[in-house]
Amino acid sequence: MRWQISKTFRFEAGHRVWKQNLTYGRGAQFTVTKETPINKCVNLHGHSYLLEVVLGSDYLSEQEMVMDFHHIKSALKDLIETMDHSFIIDVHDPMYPELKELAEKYGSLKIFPVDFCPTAEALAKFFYDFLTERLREAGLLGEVKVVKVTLWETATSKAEYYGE
Ligand SMILES: Nc1nc2c(c(=O)[nH]1)N=C([C@H](O)[C@H](O)COP(=O)(O)OP(=O)(O)OP(=O)(O)O)CN2
Repeated sequence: MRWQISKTFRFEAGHRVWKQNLTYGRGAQFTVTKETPINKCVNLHGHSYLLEVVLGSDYLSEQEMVMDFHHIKSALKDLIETMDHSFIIDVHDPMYPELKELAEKYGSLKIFPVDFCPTAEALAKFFYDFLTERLREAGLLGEVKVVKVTLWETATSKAEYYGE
C-alpha cells in the first residue's frame, strides 16, 4: 500500500477474560512462582480502550485522500457508541446467562455479547472484520483496505491484527 492513514478512537468498557489460566498453556513455563498465580483477568474489570484503525490504498481519491478521516469516524461511530460503557461478554462464558438476566432485570448493565473470549487480540480482529465488512458493503474494498487494527487495553498492553 503506497498510502496508509489512521484514526484512533477511545471507549470505556468492561470485560472478563474467562479463559485466562496462568498455570498452563503457551508461555506458562516463564511464570515460576511458589504460589499459584492469580488469574486476575477472570474478574469483571474495565479498560479505557484505545483503538487505532489503519487504512491503506495505492491510489488517492479525486480529493487526494485515501478516505476522509470523517468517514472513517462515521463508519465506526455506531459500533463505538454501542460498546462504550458496555460490558463485553462471550456468549460461551459460564457467567453469560446470569449477567444477561441481571442486565434484563436492572437495565443498568449494558452487555455487549460476542462469540469469542474478549481478549485484546480477539477484539482487534473483531474491529478489523467489522470495518472490512463496512468497506465491502460500500463497494470500496477494491480501492481501500484495512491494513491493521491496534487495540490498547492498558498503557502497557496492546494487540495488533493485520488480517489474513
Ligand atoms: N495476550 C493477552 N494477555 C492478556 C490479555 C489479553 O487480552 N491478551 N488480557 C489480560 C487482562 O485483561 C488485563 O487487563 C491486561 O493484563 P496485564 O497487561 O497483565 O495488566 P497489568 O495491569 O498487570 O499490566 P502491568 O502494566 O504489567 O502492571 C491479561 N492478559
